[in-house]
Amino acid sequence: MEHKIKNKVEEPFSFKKRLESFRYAFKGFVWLFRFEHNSRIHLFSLIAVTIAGFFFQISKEEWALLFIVCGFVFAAEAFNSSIEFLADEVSLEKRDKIGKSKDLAATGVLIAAFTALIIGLIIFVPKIISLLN
Ligand SMILES: Nc1ncnc2c1ncn2[C@@H]1O[C@H](COP(=O)(O)OP(=O)(O)OP(=O)(O)O)[C@@H](O)[C@H]1O
Repeated sequence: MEHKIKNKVEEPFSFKKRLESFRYAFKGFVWLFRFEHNSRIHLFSLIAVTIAGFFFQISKEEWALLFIVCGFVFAAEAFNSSIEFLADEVSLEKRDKIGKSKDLAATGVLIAAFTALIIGLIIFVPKIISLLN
């Protein structure tokens, strides 16, 4: 194991290896939407928000803010799933620290989703109100 870590440090830069990393990351992307049903809800929200963005012709800054928070939600969801897989590999028995670890990972997703919701409300609520008036 130590030998493997040492080799990784001394490994020369390789474009082929970097491309391979992209391939693994893309595999993770597929897992995310296949097994994490929350991600499908987030994807649906992203599509809805994008349509709303075009409809209300939001500014460049508002687009940037929206994509930052949406990216944050998907990244949190990916880390959450990763922790869940790893925790289940360690033990499927009820264990206090595994429970805490999973709860914290889920809290991370909740924080990201709540932040995205607040940003969405700040951007769209005034536009919806002025449309209705
Ligand atoms: N091995 C365990 N030991 C103790 N508590 C656990 C364990 N596995 C799950 N839990 C508890 O059950 C909760 C749900 O865990 P689970 O792995 O089923 O996630 P999930 O329902 O798939 O979550 P999500 O819907 O976010 O994907 C955890 O947050 C934790 O509180």
